Amino acid sequence: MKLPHLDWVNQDSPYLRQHKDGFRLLRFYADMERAFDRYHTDVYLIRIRWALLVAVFLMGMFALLDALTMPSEVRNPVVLLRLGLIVPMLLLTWWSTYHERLVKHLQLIGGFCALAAGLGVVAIVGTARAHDFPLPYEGLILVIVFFYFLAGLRFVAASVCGWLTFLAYLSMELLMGMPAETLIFNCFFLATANVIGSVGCYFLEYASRENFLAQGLLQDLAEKDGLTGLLNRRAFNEYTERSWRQASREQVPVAVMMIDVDFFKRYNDHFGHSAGDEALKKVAGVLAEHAKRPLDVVARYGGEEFIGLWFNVSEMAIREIAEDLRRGVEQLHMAHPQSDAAQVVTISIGIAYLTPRPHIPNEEAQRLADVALYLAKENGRNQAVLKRHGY
Ligand SMILES: Nc1nc2c(ncn2[C@@H]2O[C@H](COP(=O)(O)OP(=O)(O)OP(=O)(O)O)[C@@H](O)[C@H]2O)c(=O)[nH]1
Repeated sequence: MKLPHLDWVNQDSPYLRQHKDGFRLLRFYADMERAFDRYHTDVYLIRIRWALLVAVFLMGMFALLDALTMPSEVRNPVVLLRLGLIVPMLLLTWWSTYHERLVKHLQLIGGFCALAAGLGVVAIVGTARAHDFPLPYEGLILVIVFFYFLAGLRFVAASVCGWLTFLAYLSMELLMGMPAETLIFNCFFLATANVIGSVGCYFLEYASRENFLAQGLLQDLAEKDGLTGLLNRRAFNEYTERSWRQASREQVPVAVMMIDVDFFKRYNDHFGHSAGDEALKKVAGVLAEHAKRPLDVVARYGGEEFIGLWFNVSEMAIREIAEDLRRGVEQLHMAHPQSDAAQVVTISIGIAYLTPRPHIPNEEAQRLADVALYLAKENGRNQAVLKRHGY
């Protein structure tokens, strides 16, 4: 699939890397594969539930038909297979879709149950055959179509179920001594159903993977800064809004940091814009290293300014983090001969340290951090200044 505007996406995006490297064997890199697993289950869960209920209903209808048409020596084992094996297997899969721990393994559980159902139908055909009852084998074609297109199984699971059911049918008919011409015809039709199913299922899964990557890229485009891969300002504001409310509810302190690269215009003028871009990426890398707890976040505020939020952090800890950041950037040892602050690229940091209150908007923290940053610049740059809110 050709996607437009890929140059705007952060080039380190895992979605972009996967898109460029491709996935011909329907396999992503490990992390991406796990994310796709969750996405696929989310997208198909409701459909799978309905498909299973429809399958249970149809199986019930077939059982009714069997009860009305079959002699008792065939009817009893056949109805038992339908209602005692196939329907419970379908219901077991349906039940597992409501349990988070089991949903993670839906392909495995669904595949296992589908295979048991497929073998159950082979056993039904075999039972009818053993009693010379003319039950059409074509029911197996319906089962195979169900595996590939309704059960929510992905290519591998559906193909394993489809082809094992085919082999089971072939073995059963060989055991029952079916004439070769009839067997060849039946197997040919069953194999054709499997080939059509496998190819269709492959393309469906391929398209689903493409959609997943396209959505990921779109999200990266909307939320991430194309140069540094950090969140962009809009995403940061949205995120802060939520963290702010949570901190206000729990009455825990947050620290908002404004971070500015010192004399960056001079750096650009001296080394050129692309060297400036590289320097910004490296600074961003240091910042990202220090916001790794789940509720901490750093973002590119715009230009050579960054912003970060640290949730439920002590004043001592945030002072240490700020010092680590300052030292971390200094220790990148990116020469900056035009800087009045040092011989290397450095940052100034303004920290707002406060416990949010419901009536105070989160912009207040950014304003306070800005004031602190101004002071850090005034005091000679390459340093951090912390301001507490006095309400
Ligand atoms: N290379 C590069 N430069 C950028 C980017 N965004 C903004 N800039 C540059 O960053 C510079 C910011 O300059 P100023 O706002 O004057 O700040 P400064 O030179 O860092 O001065 P102080 O902040 O006072 O230390 C400008 O030259 C912008 O062109 C970018 O994405 N890449």
